[in-house]
Amino acid sequence: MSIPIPVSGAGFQPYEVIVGRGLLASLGSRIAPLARGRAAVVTDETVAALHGPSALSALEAAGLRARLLTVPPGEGSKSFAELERVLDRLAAFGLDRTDLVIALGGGVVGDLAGLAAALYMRGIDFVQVPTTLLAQVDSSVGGKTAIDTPRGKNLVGAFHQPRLVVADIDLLSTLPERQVRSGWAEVLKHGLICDAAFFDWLAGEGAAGASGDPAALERAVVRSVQIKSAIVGEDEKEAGRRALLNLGHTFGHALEAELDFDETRLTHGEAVALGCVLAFRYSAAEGFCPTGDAERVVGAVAAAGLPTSLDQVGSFDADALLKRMAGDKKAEGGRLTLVLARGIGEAFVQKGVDRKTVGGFLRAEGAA
Ligand SMILES: NC(=O)c1ccc[n+]([C@@H]2O[C@H](COP(=O)([O-])OP(=O)(O)OC[C@H]3O[C@@H](n4cnc5c(N)ncnc54)[C@H](O)[C@@H]3O)[C@@H](O)[C@H]2O)c1
Ligand SMILES: O=C(O)C(=O)C[C@@H](O)[C@H](O)[C@H](O)COP(=O)(O)O
Ligand SMILES: [Zn+2]
Repeated sequence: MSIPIPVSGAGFQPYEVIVGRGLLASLGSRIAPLARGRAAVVTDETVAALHGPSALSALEAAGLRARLLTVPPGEGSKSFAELERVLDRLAAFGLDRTDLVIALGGGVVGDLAGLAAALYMRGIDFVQVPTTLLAQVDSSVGGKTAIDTPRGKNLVGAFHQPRLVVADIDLLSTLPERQVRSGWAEVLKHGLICDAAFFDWLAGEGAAGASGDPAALERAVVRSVQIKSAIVGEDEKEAGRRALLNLGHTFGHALEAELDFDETRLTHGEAVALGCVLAFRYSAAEGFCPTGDAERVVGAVAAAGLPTSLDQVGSFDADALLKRMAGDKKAEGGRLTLVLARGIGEAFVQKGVDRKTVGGFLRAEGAA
């Protein structure tokens, strides 16, 4: 059985996120109505070895001429160098505007291939086939595409919505445990933003999903996509409400950048988990949110095997983190914007946050 979740908004063509099991085999027939001839499947070397042949056969069975374009696995591929290589190979394959880019992989592949699709011939269609939990619950939906630069995370990118997202839960069976837990952080984030009942389930019975239980994972993916698609539909370009999806990211992206985007030390999901803890602890310290709610967040994050304190991750300098945070895309005129909370499921956007207060908070949390 598959569950289609519609994504629609004022500024883009509506599309569906299809969530279910065993979907890769029917990829060709689902995609065929969108492509006339060629499909360039951008993927990473790990995913290519595991799922590339099945994806290619499914596409070829539907009459598409498909080719795998691989990049090295990992955050390092969200770079100008890999973007240039992908664009060059799209041209070498002879892709035209009636053809399709397919992103088969995690958030790294989705962000990179999506940006390549946004740029190639000034924009061609693309489809997301997310293979990590993080990509199924978050990055494949909503059209944010990007690469990093040494100065910041996702600093160069475009909004380019996919035409279709096919999230096959079965693909998660090959995912390393650390990556399942990493994706769980973005699932928890969705509950923390606006759905306290969903968070209660994630922290209770649903917690089995963080260890890979397929039924819990499917429910977590469906609810996450419903939450994300509703927010994106209201505010595609992050003029307001979409910034809520950045809960935990102002702290998290700064930590990732300070660690040179080295995911062997800190994955994006781990950074978001710790960022959510910091956002709730800051909200409690500033009197916005009950301390008990911040403690529940720490408990759920720890139970999923994700970091809850700075010292578990590395040594950080508060001023260096503040400088990174001031370069965040939500910052305005050098003043910080943070996503804070009045409680679990009640996130809000706070502009003009005082840097000194945040600096004092980071020092109290263990930064030098
Ligand atoms: N665009 C958005 O809205 C958005 C949202 C959240 C995160 N992101 C971005 O996503 C990226 C993180 O994505 P990620 O966590 O998926 O990391 P990732 O894409 O690096 O994948 C993690 C690892 O899992 C491997 N892998 C992928 N699928 C697999 C499978 N089915 N079986 C075995 N191994 C598999 C990959 O090769 C890689 O080594 C970050 O760059 C982050 O900024 C973007
Ligand atoms: O879709 C969104 O909007 C998000 O913020 C989702 C985040 O989980 C994701 O990491 C996103 O790429 C962050 O965007 P950025 O604008 O802060 O780079
Ligand atoms: Zn994220």
